[in-house]
Amino acid sequence: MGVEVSVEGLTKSFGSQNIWRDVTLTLPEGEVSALLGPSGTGKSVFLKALIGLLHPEQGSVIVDGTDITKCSSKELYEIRKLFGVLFQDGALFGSMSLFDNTAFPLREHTKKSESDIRSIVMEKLDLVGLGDAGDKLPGEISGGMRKRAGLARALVLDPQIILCDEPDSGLDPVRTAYISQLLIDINAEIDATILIVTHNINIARTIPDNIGMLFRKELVMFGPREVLLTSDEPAVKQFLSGDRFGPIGMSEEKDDATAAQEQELADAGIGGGGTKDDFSEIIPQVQPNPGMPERKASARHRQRVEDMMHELPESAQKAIRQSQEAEDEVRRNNAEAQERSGQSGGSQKVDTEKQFAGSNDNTEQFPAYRGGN
Ligand SMILES: Nc1ncnc2c1ncn2[C@@H]1O[C@H](COP(=O)(O)OP(=O)(O)OP(=O)(O)O)[C@@H](O)[C@H]1O
Repeated sequence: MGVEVSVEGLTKSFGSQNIWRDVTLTLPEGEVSALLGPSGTGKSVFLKALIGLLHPEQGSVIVDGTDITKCSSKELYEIRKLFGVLFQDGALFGSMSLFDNTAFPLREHTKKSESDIRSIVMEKLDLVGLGDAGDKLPGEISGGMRKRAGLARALVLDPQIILCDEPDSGLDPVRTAYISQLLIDINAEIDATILIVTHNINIARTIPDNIGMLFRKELVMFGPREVLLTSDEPAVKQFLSGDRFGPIGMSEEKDDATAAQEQELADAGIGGGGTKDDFSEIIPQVQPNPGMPERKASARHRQRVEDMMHELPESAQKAIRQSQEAEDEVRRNNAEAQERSGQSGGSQKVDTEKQFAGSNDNTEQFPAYRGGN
């Protein structure tokens, strides 16, 4: 069961360099949220502040009723057990095999026997397609494999909150789709609260219930994904389309002269290279694989959105209605498919596993999630 993480008025600086200020948001219990923002806006710093690795000078982070910015180190140690964190580079110990890296939190935080540890570790390594690579060292595998090993390690304590710093970096588009589906399936199975930091627009469009964006040292917005995806905010539109022209520059802020130059180019019909995709056309959110339980957070999210609907821009309201209809249809189809497979005597879940099992290199596959320890 996931827990809510409530951030209020959070401000972080390093010396005289302010990273962000007055960030307020709530990661709702069991929902999947994404945090976007140009490079260097402090998304990783934000994740580290959520687990008390960095200390903000103002504000609070309430996790399961405890303000982790003010609690004792003993309390913090206990609270951290609720978290599973996938760091940007996997953050594996270079001298330990993938097996020992994955086993580390279990050996550190539990009194489980080595045989229990072995079965949990193998289950998680299998889950991320690394069942055959347990004896490899981090230096002997690809960046994408390190990322997946980091995810296996993040999952071993069955966390109630999962933080993923760029889960897609170093992965090709297909493996990114597998890892995204895996996160949704895990969410369906254990109802963990998830925050994904990403630059990947496909992930942002299809995975989270909520999206936020950091820009110019502030949280520009945070709310149901449709609000950001249909936003008219220039920085948001520019970020989604990946256009050079707009308020986001190579360094954080553009000066007036550059902005004027761009306007001249735009007036002359020269574009900034962004995609022409219409992000207000909402793609249905990825649903758990057939055979997985329904995400408990979906109903809660829908109720929350319903309660705030009257405060949202009309374009967001329309998009929300559209995505709700599309998601209902996907769920109906999944239920029908499962019923059919039940009638024919087989389980849809087994079929899904077969689909992922593949015939060639097992280390490159992501099998379907099969539940907690
Ligand atoms: N421990 C630290 N000490 C001093 N400055 C730091 C520290 N950690 C991060 N920073 C600074 O904070 C800023 C934000 O860094 P951060 O890695 O959070 O950005 P980001 O939004 O995650 O970027 P990217 O998308 O490129 O990963 C950077 O200017 C970085 O140099």
